[in-house]
Amino acid sequence: MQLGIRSIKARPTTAILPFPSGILSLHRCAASVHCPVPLHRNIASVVRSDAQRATIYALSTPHGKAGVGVVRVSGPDVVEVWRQMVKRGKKIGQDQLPEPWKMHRCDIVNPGKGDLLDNGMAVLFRAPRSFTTEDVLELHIHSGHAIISSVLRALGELPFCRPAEPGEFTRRAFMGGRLDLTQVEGLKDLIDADTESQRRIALNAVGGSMRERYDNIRQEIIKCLAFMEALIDFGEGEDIEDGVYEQARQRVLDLCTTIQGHLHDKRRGEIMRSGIRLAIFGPPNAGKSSLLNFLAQREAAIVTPVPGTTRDILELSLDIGGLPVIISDTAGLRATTDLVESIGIERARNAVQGADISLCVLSLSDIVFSGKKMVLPSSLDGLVNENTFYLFNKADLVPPEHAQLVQVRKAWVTSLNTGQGTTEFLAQFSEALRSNYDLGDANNSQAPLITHARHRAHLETALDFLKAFLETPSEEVVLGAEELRYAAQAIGKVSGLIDVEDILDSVFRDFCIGK
Ligand SMILES: Nc1nc2c(ncn2[C@@H]2O[C@H](COP(=O)(O)OP(=O)(O)OP(=O)(O)O)[C@@H](O)[C@H]2O)c(=O)[nH]1
Ligand SMILES: [K+]
Ligand SMILES: [Mg+2]
Repeated sequence: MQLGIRSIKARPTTAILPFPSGILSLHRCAASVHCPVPLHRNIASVVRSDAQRATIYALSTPHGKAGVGVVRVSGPDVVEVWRQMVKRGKKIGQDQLPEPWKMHRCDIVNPGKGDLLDNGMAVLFRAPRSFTTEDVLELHIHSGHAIISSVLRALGELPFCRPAEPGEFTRRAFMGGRLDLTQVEGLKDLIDADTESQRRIALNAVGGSMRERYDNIRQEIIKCLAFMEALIDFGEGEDIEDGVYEQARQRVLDLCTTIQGHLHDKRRGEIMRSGIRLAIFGPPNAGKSSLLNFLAQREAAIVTPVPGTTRDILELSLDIGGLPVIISDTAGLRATTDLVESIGIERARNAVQGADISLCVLSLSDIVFSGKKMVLPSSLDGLVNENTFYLFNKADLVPPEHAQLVQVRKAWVTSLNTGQGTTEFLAQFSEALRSNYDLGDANNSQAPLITHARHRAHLETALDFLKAFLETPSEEVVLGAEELRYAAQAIGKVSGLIDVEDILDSVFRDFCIGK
């Protein structure tokens, strides 16, 4: 395990370009910078030669009673596990190995002793055509505490097997080049996805389209680097055509624009993953907690006619129209001398300022007009802006023409008591959220490129190096090439092509055992 990781660390620069770091070594044939072999293959061969690698096992389905539970085994001795524990027909471990990638009915028996543990199905995946790229055995058994424990105990008795660590199967898939880091993150996000939008974005990453998009950026930088290499080796006007430097410069300019576009994406990918933070705020008694309860479809918050009922922030995670939303109900905003209430109001203001979206709830019966213009309470100063959504509530308390006076964009009129306008509000509000995060019908090219904070950090670093290249005087070709090389390295880190030891730990930390 550790050996495998170190093997990545040992080849950081060859990973990105096939020559070692150092300015001198840049003087090589320009064509060599096109690195046609994906690094993953290189890692795979290093890892595969690691004879110390243990065979690992774990239950890959949740613990508990169910029809089927799957125990997964991966590593060099999987065939031996099959021989000792899987019995088809009369004999244990027939000399003839089973046809791989095919389910076989079998008995699972205790190694050595041969007593029956369970009967079920088994499938053997031969390396490298398996999830981990190693030999993998899946035992499909009945899911019950005693059965699972007996099978895991039996595996533990085999001297060459040990229990898997959390995320270790996926980690081996990464080391074997089956997945890059964006796919690993996508897999984790997919398992954790609670809503439709999260599922779609995660599936996109798992499928490798995010990896491809990062790789395209990296390849484009490497092309520019190749131009600079040619200049270093031959010098413009001698053996190579004119305008090579200008071409590289133009392409880097375009790259900067592309990367900047991704960085200014309203954090939609990250927000989709973690959930949109929505703050409900407004004056006391407007119906904020009533709204929260309506959205949650249960009495989550206390609702009373007493103004100042809600004091602390009440947070709920909900699925609104397929989007993950973390809703905060907050204390009604007003001038107060009450210590507890004023702390609550302070928290409310912070919640609104820290939210991705804020929804101001007002009671139509309390709205004051000056001529045709609506006057908002001064307690809302500094919290409302052109992005604020409004809910004018308690429509049942005012004549219908009164509600029509409300002329604010992004506003709905409802009565949470009678249900008037609530269906329209829900449909249109979730549509507004969708268009705000640009998820209309996310196909690959529209899907957000940044879904984790570390993607953003690496893109920002790459952008800095590209800008440094643009600022480097054109005669300083060697320095310019260095900047491009660092930029390509930064992008490579997103996929985990290079220097990823620290990143690996943080990515795999949250995985559970058996994944
Ligand atoms: N008539 C009428 N009453 C409503 C409506 N919506 C809420 N109410 C009532 O208004 C009162 C206040 O509702 P809440 O949901 O507690 O209001 P709030 O904004 O959370 O109030 P605070 O937490 O005190 O700031 C309750 O008695 C609700 O039943 C409505 O559409 N029409
Ligand atoms: K109230
Ligand atoms: Mg309330």
